[in-house]
Amino acid sequence: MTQHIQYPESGEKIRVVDGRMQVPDNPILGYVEGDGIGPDITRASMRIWDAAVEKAYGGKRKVHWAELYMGEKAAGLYDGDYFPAETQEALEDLIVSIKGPLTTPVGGGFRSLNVALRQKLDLYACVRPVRHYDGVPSPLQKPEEVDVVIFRENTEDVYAGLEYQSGTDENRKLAKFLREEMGATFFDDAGLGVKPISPFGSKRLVRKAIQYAIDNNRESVTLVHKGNIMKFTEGAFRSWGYEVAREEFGDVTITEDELYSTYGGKRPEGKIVIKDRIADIIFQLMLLRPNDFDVLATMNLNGDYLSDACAAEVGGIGIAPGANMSDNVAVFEATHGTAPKYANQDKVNPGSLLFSGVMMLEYIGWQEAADLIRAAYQKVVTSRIVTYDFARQIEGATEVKTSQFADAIIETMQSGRVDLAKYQQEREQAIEQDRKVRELRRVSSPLEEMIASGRTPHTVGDLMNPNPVSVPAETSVEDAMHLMREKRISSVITQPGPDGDWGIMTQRDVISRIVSKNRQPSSVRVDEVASKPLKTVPLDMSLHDCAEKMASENIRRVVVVDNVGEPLGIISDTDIFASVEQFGLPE
Ligand SMILES: NC(=O)C1=CN([C@@H]2O[C@H](COP(=O)(O)OP(=O)(O)OC[C@H]3O[C@@H](n4cnc5c(N)ncnc54)[C@H](OP(=O)(O)O)[C@@H]3O)[C@@H](O)[C@H]2O)C=CC1
Ligand SMILES: O=C(O)CCC(=O)C(=O)O
Ligand SMILES: [Mg+2]
Repeated sequence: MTQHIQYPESGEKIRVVDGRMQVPDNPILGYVEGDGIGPDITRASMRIWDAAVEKAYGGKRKVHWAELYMGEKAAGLYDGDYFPAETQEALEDLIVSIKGPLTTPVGGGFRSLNVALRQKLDLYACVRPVRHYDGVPSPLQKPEEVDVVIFRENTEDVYAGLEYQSGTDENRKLAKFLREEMGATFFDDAGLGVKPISPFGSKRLVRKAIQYAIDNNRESVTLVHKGNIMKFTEGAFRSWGYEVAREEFGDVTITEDELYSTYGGKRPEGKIVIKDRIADIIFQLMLLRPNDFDVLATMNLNGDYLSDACAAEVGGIGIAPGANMSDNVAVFEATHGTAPKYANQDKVNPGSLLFSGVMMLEYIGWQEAADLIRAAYQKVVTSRIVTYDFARQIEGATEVKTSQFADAIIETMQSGRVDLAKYQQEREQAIEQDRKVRELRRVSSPLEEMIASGRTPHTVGDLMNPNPVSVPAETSVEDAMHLMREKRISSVITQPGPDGDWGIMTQRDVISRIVSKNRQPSSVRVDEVASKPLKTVPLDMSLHDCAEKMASENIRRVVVVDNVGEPLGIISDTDIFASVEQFGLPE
């Protein structure tokens, strides 16, 4: 018996059987319209979702909406209760729901309903994809390079509510314990907060992020942390993250160190690279080199900051969607808040909630409806029909109200003006192209890649110049010289001749064995001039050991080989010199 919630009679509930979601063609989905701008964006978005489903499935499928209550509307209906028990029960019962933003008072008053929702339903992963749509204004030169999915831990960290207000008995008790039992020092009357980060909470979040990367063919998962400062919370998150990757996904993941030390910067097909970045630098990197990142996994506070900052790169929080997920229940929601100054003005961008709904349609397997909205959105925005937030950044834009923006998308879908296949194909091509650019950069300039990514080189694999140029043994010295000049390289590797050995011919060999001896370059084969056998090192040799070898054997370059002796790259004294100049002595 419910007080105010009524499920539509014509709909059926989604069920989870043996851990798998079963979605009927007439599912009941819950919605909470939210406070402030919530009702405006919910109304507009619902019209779009319904129209897309109708268009995609011709009436065979339909969402049956059940209104659920939280926030101010709930308080009005349930005698001051902002988060009624029956809402929580319905969210769990319906399995999939969507909500608008909810107000949280600052510095006092009740604690966040959004946080309470996540904790009570144990929606431990906040998933926030950030990608760019053509025509959306951005402060970046290449916003199309932003395509990340943030996995934010949603139940722990300083959001756990373990805070003790200055001047209270609880605060004094904790302060006394910390000072007397733990030897801690801090100023008198400091407000105190506790930051719990557990192996359980960290590992399940990272597990979900890696699984997402696998399911969606993503290249990397980056653990974002401030583990240099908060060693036993954020630093531990990082360690636990690598542990999950190694122990549970060892066959499909490699670390970033292995990417260089074993694979020379070329990601093996099907492997996901697990890397980590310190939280402050990730904000810079997401601005300067966003296409280095795919999936970001981080803790609650970092994830909160990072998701708004990344959203700004692709048009702002008016467009950034999200979902709160457990292993069964999902509550989709906009990234932004209630923007109270715009409440009930039919003014703001519905994009954030709209795309949260697109994620929801994908989640229940209604991909065609989701794609239809994306493609129609793209068309409307490129024709510069936008809400106020984009209009103020786009010259010549037509500024429309929230409801008019929804009309434009619906009209575009219904008129059949979207070419879904073309849209999907162009997107796939763009992703593929992006990958190629990334790999090329990684392998063509390893030192610059290290500097830009904030990593420090340790091994020969980190610094070597991969893809060494090699020529057949019978090539004439003259042809090899042309090639060296054209490619601006000072040596070529010579492929095995009759003796079966690889060799190397350098500029210096040409001078000392050809020019100074008055021999014609056109009549001498490279393998007659090449130095053999090759001086080689393995990929994982430390830079220090490599420098020692070069010094003791008086050589300027060595060839990096794989475990069967095939050349993989070349590392020279110039590379090591540049690395020491930049990063200091290798360990
Ligand atoms: N999950 C949730 O329910 C969340 C709730 N909140 C709560 O919301 C309340 C207000 O928080 P506040 O910090 O002001 O953040 P908001 O996200 O509500 O708004 C900040 C600014 O972002 C822009 N903005 C937000 N939404 C839109 C939109 N749909 N379209 C276009 N622009 C948008 C507006 O910018 P401009 O002024 O430049 O036009 C707005 O003034 C607080 O109580 C907070 O706790 C906050 C975040 C998430
Ligand atoms: O709960 C709130 O009021 C703020 C939540 C928030 O900022 C977020 O979910 O990103
Ligand atoms: Mg936030």
